[in-house]
Amino acid sequence: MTLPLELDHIVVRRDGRNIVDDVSFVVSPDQNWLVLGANGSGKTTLLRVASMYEHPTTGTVRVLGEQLGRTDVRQLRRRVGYASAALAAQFRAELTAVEIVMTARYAALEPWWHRYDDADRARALDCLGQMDVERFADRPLGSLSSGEQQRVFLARTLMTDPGVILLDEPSARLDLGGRERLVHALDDLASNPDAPPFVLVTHHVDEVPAGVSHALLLRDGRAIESGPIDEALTAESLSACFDMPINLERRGDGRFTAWSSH
Ligand SMILES: Nc1ncnc2c1ncn2[C@@H]1O[C@H](COP(=O)(O)OP(=O)(O)OP(=O)(O)O)[C@@H](O)[C@H]1O
Repeated sequence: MTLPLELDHIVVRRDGRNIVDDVSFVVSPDQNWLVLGANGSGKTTLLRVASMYEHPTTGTVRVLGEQLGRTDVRQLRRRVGYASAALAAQFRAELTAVEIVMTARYAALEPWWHRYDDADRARALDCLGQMDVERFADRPLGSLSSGEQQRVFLARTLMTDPGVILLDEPSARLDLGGRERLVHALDDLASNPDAPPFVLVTHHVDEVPAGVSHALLLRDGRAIESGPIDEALTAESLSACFDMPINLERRGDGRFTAWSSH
C-alpha cells in the first residue's frame, strides 16, 4: 500500500531553535488528520515540510511513496493539493479565479508558464463549482472578498485529483456561513471513499469536521499527542496544548466545542 504521507522524526531548526522538534506522523489513505496547536507551535512549518516547500533539517519525508531528496519535487508537488495564506499571497491580483485553479495542474504561480486546454478549464470550473464559487470564474482575484478568495484556493487544491490534500488554516478568513460550508465540504471529502485524505491545520476545534479520524497536537514544536482523534483530542491534551484548563465536548453530530472556565 502506498502511503499518502510519511513524516519520520522531522526536525526543523531555525535560529538555533528546533521549531519542529522530532515529529513523526503517517497518513494512511483512509485517514483524515487534524494538526492542532497554539500560535507558533510549528503547524505551518510542519505542513510546509509535508508539501515539500521546506526541507527538514533532519528526518525523512515521503509523499505518495516517494522520498523527498530522491525525486523530482516539481512533479510530485502536482499530486499534492496545498492551500495556505502564504501560497495565496504569491498570486497576482489580476489573475482570474479559473486561471488560479488551473495553475495547480503544474503547481505553478502563473498561467503563462504552461499551456492549458479546454479540458483544463472545464476541470477548473468544476472545482470552483465544488466550492460554490463558479460564478466568480472570470473575476480577477483582487476583486473577490477574502472569503471568496479562500474558496478559490480550496478549489485549486482539487484540480489535479491529488493523492493528499494539505490545508493550512483554510477557514481563517471565512465568515460563519463560509466556515460551515467548508466544514461540510471537508466532511463530504472524508465520507467519500474515492476522495484523497486531508490534513487540516487549525487552532479552533469548533471547525473540525466530524469525519476527521486522527489528530496530532503540537506544543513548542513537539508532538504531545498523536493518534485516533477520540484518544488524542481530550480536555487534558488541549489544556496541555494551550497551557490553560480547557473543557472539551464532542456533540452528537461529531463536532467539538472547547471553552475555558475561570
Ligand atoms: N524562518 C524562520 N526563522 C526563525 N524562526 C521561524 C522561522 N519560521 C518560523 N519560525 C518560528 O517558528 C515557530 C513556529 O512557526 P509556525 O509558523 O510553524 O507556527 P504555527 O503553529 O503555524 O503558528 P500560527 O498558529 O501562529 O500560524 C514560530 O515561533 C515562528 O516565529
